Amino acid sequence: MKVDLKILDTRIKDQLPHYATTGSAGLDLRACIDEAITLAPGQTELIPTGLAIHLDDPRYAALILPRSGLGHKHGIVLGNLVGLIDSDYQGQLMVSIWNRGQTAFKLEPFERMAQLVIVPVQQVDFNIVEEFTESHRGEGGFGSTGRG
Ligand SMILES: O=c1ccn([C@H]2C[C@H](O)[C@@H](COP(=O)(O)OP(=O)(O)OP(=O)(O)O)O2)c(=O)[nH]1
Ligand SMILES: [Mg+2]
Repeated sequence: MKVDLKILDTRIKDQLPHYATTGSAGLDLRACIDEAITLAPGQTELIPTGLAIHLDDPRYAALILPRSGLGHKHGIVLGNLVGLIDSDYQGQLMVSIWNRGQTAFKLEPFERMAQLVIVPVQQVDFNIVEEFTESHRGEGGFGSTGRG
């Protein structure tokens, strides 16, 4: 599948997102910033990527997810937990970087900070009903099947 990509900042043109291995699901997004940004514990900053995509098809969306190494080792995750990119969004991809850790983190210019995953989406119409066709689970949830 081809996705239209706009390079908004030419400094990123030689470091475009790509699949690092043949089986990769994520495309790493880099911090398109002029100088390093030090995030204090608890601090959140909206970081530009220098890129825009236009999926142009409501059957797809893109998710921005944390990188596991940064998240686990350095507490660098996303201020919105997950970023959802609509198929009609044409603006710059922005990453809300949150230092949820207890030590300062220095984000370097053009460092890989998060990852983009393209996912299928099913838009639906609602069928308004009074009763659902009974299911095995019914209304049970939140641990109704037990813990272990
Ligand atoms: O991490 C993110 C999340 C969103 N977006 C962009 C793409 C998305 O299509 C748009 C709107 O996102 P969302 O619908 O999640 O935010 P909202 O607060 O509901 O804003 P809006 O009123 O513009 O829909 O913002 C990003 O660039 N990065
Ligand atoms: Mg919205």
